[in-house]
Amino acid sequence: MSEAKEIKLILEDGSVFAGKSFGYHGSVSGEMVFNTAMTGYPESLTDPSYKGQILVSTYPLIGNYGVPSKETENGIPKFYESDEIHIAGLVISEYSFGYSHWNAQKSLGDWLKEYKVPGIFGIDTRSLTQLLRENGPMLGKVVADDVDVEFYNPDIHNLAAMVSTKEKLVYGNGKYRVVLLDTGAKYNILRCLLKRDTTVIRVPWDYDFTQEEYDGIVLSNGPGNPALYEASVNNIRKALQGDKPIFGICLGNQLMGIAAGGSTHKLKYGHRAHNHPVKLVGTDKCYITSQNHGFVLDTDSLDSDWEPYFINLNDNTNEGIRNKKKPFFSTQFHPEASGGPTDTEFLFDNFMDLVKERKK
Ligand SMILES: NC(=O)CC[C@H](N)C(=O)O
Repeated sequence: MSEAKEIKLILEDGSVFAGKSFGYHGSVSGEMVFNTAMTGYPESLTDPSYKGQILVSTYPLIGNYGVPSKETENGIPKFYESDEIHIAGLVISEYSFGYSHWNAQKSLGDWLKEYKVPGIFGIDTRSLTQLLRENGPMLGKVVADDVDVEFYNPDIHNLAAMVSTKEKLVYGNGKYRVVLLDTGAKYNILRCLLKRDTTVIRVPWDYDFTQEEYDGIVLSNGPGNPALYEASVNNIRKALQGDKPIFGICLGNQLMGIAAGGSTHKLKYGHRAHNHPVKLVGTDKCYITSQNHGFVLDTDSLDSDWEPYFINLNDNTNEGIRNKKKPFFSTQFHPEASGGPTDTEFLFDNFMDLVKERKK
């Protein structure tokens, strides 16, 4: 489109990619990450785990199905993973100005403008992704109209505090009371719980949930560096003294691991896709999973009551842990998916079975 304005992507190593603007025309900085999924941009862009990150989509054509309606169900949007766009910027190859989908309400570009998030197209996302894979974690900035901004490193900020609920919220009125520790929870975790006869008590990242009345705890996904969330870890440690079932997802896996004596490190390049194969340890069973993480748990450092639950078949990194004696388990991948394959949603049933067993 000839009327699209020029906009630049500048990386920490000095590389410059010239493109055109299709979202909010402004400058922004963040950590560069790439996702290889072919679909699911409404879900990815609203995933709070992307806070502080400029997302590169390797799938070449983006925007062709627009973005869905804001319709709600049980007090939360039906088609989004949170109430806003969390990525700092979006980098793509080809933008589809036309869009068509039964549920489309507006274009991707208009949606980005609404939330003041820049979008840049016309980028060689193949060479950009190769660069990010070879160099490891890298900061970047989108520069519009030569308005320069400082590089921003999200890993030194408490991003969970920014995206978490600020107050306790209760959803549903099912039989089983589940605490959802919200360090940046995706709404599909809530949906997956609510359809399983639960009342969900969603609490802030630093809330002492152990004083609540509950039958089980879910530790959500979330943005940033897991080593920074001491208040969450302290409360999880308290819960580990008890025996109410705990299910951690993504950041929840990392925080449960840290509470169990473990540590985390940053991957050379993160797992962001809908097709990561994981193996259930001790079996030959493999599942295709949805993932979005840059950090990973070091299982060697865990105390001896814990064991690896799943491992990633691409790079052998940890994909979950479980306690040998108590009903505690977690996954690095996303069993709630959205967008992504729903192959591992059965883990919510496994969690609920543990909850029900104890409530009898
Ligand atoms: N999706 C998540 O929960 C991500 C966890 C953490 N912020 C990471 O990047 O590893």
